[in-house]
Amino acid sequence: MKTILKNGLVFRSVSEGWSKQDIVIEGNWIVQMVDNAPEEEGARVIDVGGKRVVPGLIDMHVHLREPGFEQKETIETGAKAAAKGGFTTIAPMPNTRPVTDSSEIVQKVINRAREVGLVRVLPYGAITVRECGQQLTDMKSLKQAGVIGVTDDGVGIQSAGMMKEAMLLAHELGLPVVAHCEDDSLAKGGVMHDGEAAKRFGLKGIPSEAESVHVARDILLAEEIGVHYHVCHISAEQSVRLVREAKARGQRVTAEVTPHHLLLCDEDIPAPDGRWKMNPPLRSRRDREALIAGLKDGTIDIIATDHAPHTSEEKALGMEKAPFGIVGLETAFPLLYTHLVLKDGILTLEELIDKMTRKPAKVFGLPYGEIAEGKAADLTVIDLETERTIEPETFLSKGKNTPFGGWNVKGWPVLTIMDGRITWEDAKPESLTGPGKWTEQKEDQR
Ligand SMILES: NC(=O)N[C@@H](CC(=O)O)C(=O)O
Ligand SMILES: [Zn+2]
Ligand SMILES: [Zn+2]
Repeated sequence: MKTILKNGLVFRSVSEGWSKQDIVIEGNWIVQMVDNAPEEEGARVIDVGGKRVVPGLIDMHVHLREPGFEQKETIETGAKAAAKGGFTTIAPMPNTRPVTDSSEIVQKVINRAREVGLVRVLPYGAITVRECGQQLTDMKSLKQAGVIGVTDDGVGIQSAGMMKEAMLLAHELGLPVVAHCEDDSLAKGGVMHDGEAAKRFGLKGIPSEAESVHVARDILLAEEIGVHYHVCHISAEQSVRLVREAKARGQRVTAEVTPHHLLLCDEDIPAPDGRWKMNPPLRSRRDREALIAGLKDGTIDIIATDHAPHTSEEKALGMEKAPFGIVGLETAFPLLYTHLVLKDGILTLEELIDKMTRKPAKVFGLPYGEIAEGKAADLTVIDLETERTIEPETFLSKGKNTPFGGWNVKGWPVLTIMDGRITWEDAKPESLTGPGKWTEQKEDQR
């Protein structure tokens, strides 16, 4: 069936901006982009009434928890959360149980995600067996099964020798090495950033060097080898500096930053509450400023949520005992739009979209992230006007663990289309234009 997305303000690129165009979708594809598409018999018409139409958002760092931790999240609940957040492509981390360290688990994740069908799921495979840091996985078979990169996210690779072996093998296979940078001998069981706030709460700190020492080590190792090296959830000023220098030398290093590290620092933590606990921790104001500068100048390539759902019981254990991690899929875009674009003017709307669509696709060599004829119909319609309060109890994710509950933000995704199919539509009709028409169209679909 043909679908015509009418009257959208369509994102072209950072330099070209927006154009008022209709998008004609047939099957999985965008087949035509025209000024005024004629309404055809049998075609479904969705009038988005001047709202923004952007490429489906891409999140290269999420945790879906299946297999093994289905009480925290499943592929289905994570996919629903992703679609609601405007995402059409996500890359889940391998720290499941069993760990995604074999082609069988990769296949299972891919098959389950296909059954669910709400978001494109591109899994990572582990670097070491069970993420134990002792023995390399069979990366060749992981690649054949469909992984887009290798990582031991959740833990750092402690041995430089092991990291070097991993890089050599990954390079040979053309896989990026995606690194959770954390030196255990420096992190030493800390629970939040090693700064004033940790002192105030009397809690053990994780110093910035726990991250940056690994970034430095890995950049040196990767320089020789030439592998694509990607830094996960970068959080410290020194790490940003190291990536900037490596890029200036022409090295193939990329980095991602999370919405929470861009918007919060350790001074914002009101109490030693588990909802504020994540790895890496919220660092100092100065680190946060360095992340913003790094994102702005392109040192940090992309934004990724590190969506890390946990149960409420686990997070209620407080800063000392709760597991690390917060959810992010359902709040990323409105939070960043409201704060980085509207309030602080740090990024333009176009730059923000670029860092959540075209750039991640480019960094990982994926054929998504742009709206054009012949591309997959991955589209997100965003309402920039309506302000709403973040209410964790309404999340589709099983994880309600966020420090952003109660924040009032704008920029909510109201319609998500992945591969030509509607994967999320806002229940509140006033947020889509022409409520009558919209409702009729929805009725037709049934
Ligand atoms: N970020 C987190 O705080 N937690 C992640 C692990 C990780 O991303 O390192 C998790 O799996 O819960
Ligand atoms: Zn990590
Ligand atoms: Zn993670």
